[in-house]
Amino acid sequence: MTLALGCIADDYTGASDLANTLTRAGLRTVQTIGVPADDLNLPEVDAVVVSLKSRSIEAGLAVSRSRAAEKWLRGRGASHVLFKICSTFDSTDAGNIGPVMDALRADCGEAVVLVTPAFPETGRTVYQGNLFVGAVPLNESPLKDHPLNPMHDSNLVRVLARQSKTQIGLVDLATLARGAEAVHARLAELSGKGIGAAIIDAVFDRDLETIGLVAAEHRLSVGASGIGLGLARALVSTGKVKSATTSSDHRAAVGGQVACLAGSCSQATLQQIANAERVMPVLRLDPDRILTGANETQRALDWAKERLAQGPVLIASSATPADVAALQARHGRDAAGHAIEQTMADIAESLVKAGVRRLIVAGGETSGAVVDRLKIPGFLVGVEIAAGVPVLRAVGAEKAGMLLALKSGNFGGAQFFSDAIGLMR
Ligand SMILES: Nc1ncnc2c1ncn2[C@@H]1O[C@H](COP(=O)(O)OP(=O)(O)OP(=O)(O)O)[C@@H](O)[C@H]1O
Ligand SMILES: O=C(O)[C@@H](O)C(=O)CO
Repeated sequence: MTLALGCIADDYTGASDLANTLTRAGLRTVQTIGVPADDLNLPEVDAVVVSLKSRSIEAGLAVSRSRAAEKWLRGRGASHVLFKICSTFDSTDAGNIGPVMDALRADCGEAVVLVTPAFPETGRTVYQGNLFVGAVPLNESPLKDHPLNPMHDSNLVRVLARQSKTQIGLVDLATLARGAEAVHARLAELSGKGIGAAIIDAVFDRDLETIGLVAAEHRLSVGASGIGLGLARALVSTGKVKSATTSSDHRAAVGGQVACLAGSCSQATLQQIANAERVMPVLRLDPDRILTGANETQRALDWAKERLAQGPVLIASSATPADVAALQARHGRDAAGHAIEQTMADIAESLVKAGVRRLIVAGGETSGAVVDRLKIPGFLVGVEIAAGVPVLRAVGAEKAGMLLALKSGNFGGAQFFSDAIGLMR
């Protein structure tokens, strides 16, 4: 297998978002969980997205895991590696975007790394280096209340400069509008000044196509699904990849019981849970009981087992920003996040043992904990449920025959859970 594109994603929902985008743009793509074991039987593909759970871990670990993934991808012929980060640039001042970018840049000898989280299809645009979420700057969006990495600065040149050892420049929209040659020239100018990475504005998909053409001539880029779209279109338009048809998934239906788990506390997920309550039973976990050692897992399982035979169920730990802040004040942010993620993983494991074959998980960290516990080594991409959220078919002997959907916290329409169930057969 010779890869046209190698990707490293810093969380599992982000990886499935990117795998979805690449697939829709004509690249045969597989999503792996971590660096694949040698005996994992991967299909012939143009792109591999290696999913890591490295967004919120200690920076040194994020670097070493990303480096191992890069080595594997380059070893399979990937001349370009995209480090997939969140379209809302989720990170702290300590990282992990900057440290991982610096390490991958040093490994491949890239002069200036192109960086953009723009993903216009989901309302993420970048102008003068400032990230907008819909109509508002990042720091005014619901991301200001994120449970793990609240975002308080919309200026990405500043944000990345706080995390990276190199200086950060800007390629603005006016330069981009003049085309690929103008971008190349600007990057050469920045490189001449010793600047090692540049935030690139992008507002429309056509901007991402220009960025993709430039990026495809580099060794490394950093961004969200939008730059993935640009790279995929560039690979197809320059004839490096023959576009594959993205027909719907005609493989056998999986059937079996359906469960949804929500650990995301985003505004979008809270609304989706409220809407799901009208069409399926919803159990709200008590996070304080989880943190104080009460057996919430057993309570959830007893509750679910009484209902699963009648139809889908949803189990949620999700809470409002005020409740999340209060819980974190009582127990600490990391301890609260970790304990709830592990409870979700316990519940998922038992539900699958009890016969659940179709599982929908909301939240990147939550999805990471669940997929790790289920020991699923990779996914093939099926139909799109919502922008950035595909149906995933598990690969690998043990859990083959399961369908999952891993929803990024902020993605999906108001009826996301019913939409997903309707498409997961
Ligand atoms: N009631 C709660 N109080 C405090 N923390 C919670 C609560 N419920 C869930 N959490 C934690 O909040 C974090 C949510 O992160 P997660 O990545 O799963 O969702 P998200 O950030 O909305 O999604 P994404 O990363 O895809 O945007 C997890 O660590 C989860 O365990
Ligand atoms: O880019 C995004 O917003 C998502 O794919 C994601 O990474 C959220 O966790």
